[in-house]
Amino acid sequence: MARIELRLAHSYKADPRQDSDYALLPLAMSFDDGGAYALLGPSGCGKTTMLNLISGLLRPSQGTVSFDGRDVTALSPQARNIAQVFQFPVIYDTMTVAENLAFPLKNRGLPAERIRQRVGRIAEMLELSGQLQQRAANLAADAKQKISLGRGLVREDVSAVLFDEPLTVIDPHLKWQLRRKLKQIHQELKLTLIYVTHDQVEALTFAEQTVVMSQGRAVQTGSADALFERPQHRFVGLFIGSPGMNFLPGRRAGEGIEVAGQGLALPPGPALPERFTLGVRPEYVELRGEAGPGALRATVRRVQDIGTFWLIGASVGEGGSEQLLKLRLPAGARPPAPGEAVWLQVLGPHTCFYGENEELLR
Ligand SMILES: Nc1ncnc2c1ncn2[C@@H]1O[C@H](COP(=O)(O)OP(=O)(O)OP(=O)(O)O)[C@@H](O)[C@H]1O
Repeated sequence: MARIELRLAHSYKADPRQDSDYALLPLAMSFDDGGAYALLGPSGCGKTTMLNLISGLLRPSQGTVSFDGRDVTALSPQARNIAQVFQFPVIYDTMTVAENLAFPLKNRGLPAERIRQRVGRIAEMLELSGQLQQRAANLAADAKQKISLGRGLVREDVSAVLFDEPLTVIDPHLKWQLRRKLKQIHQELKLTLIYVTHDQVEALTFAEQTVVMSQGRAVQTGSADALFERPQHRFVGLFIGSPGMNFLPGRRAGEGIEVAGQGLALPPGPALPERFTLGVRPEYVELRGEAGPGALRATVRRVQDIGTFWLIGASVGEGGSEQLLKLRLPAGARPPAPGEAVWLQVLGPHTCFYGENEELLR
């Protein structure tokens, strides 16, 4: 295993001139030895490009990749000692499940008994023990992909195992089980795992650290908790959470601040700039029966029963500057009715403040 460091940028164009010419804009980041990471972001943000730069399938147009301080930029995936699992199963249909799992170990010349033990352990972890002697060709897509996962995890000496949307072909109910299984396997095997996905639940349940990506930038790396509680970039606030964070325009006004055209108390902490954006998650907007120094006057527009919670949409501001604010209420709460006038507490310990896009350090 290795600590992986990237100091690079990548463009698929020969002569990149502007930011949009880059699949990955200049970045410096590292993956710790033995960590479980997810690369999360919408389609086209550069996840697969980053994975392929780590594996060596792709060479960066600028900069370097190092493993444990050694420059491996010019090395192939084999020379970097990387295992990779793709979206679709890559297995040998004519071999049995056991032979498929043993293949990467046989290639490295491991003794037969050691191979048997390791294959047995990996098969047990992935619940493939009962199928070891079956021919892979006869198995369902789910089981074939489990074999691919197993082949990725079977070697103990890899620098890292890279997964590119590996659960795409898996049935939804099994997906949930496998995600948890992978987390467990990581805890047991202590391999460095890097997992690409566009699904926030998949990323946040699997990874210790999630790298959120947008338009060729790694905008924030953090635990599920950090990404939820303190999004450092507005994109993270919107992309993580369901629904995402509310954003309201604000400015300093006299002794306090004005948000969505209404006066509020000055929040504690360092001074805010002249203009800013207030961010508050739907979970932290509080419904109040009366005015308060941190509350906005609003009118309820929508009330949706989502099963495990109520999703309320309420408008703040007037005329052309009206904005919909979302809040979540527990399933047991009595929801307000559409048309009802309410007060929404938006200032509190979980409220964030942003400049153009980045969180203001306070
Ligand atoms: N081989 C290639 N040649 C040219 N452009 C490419 C190539 N591969 C990717 N790109 C472009 O680079 C950008 C990043 O693509 P990448 O596949 O890394 O994104 P992604 O986040 O993995 O997306 P997805 O989830 O759809 O796979 C996109 O604009 C894409 O069109």
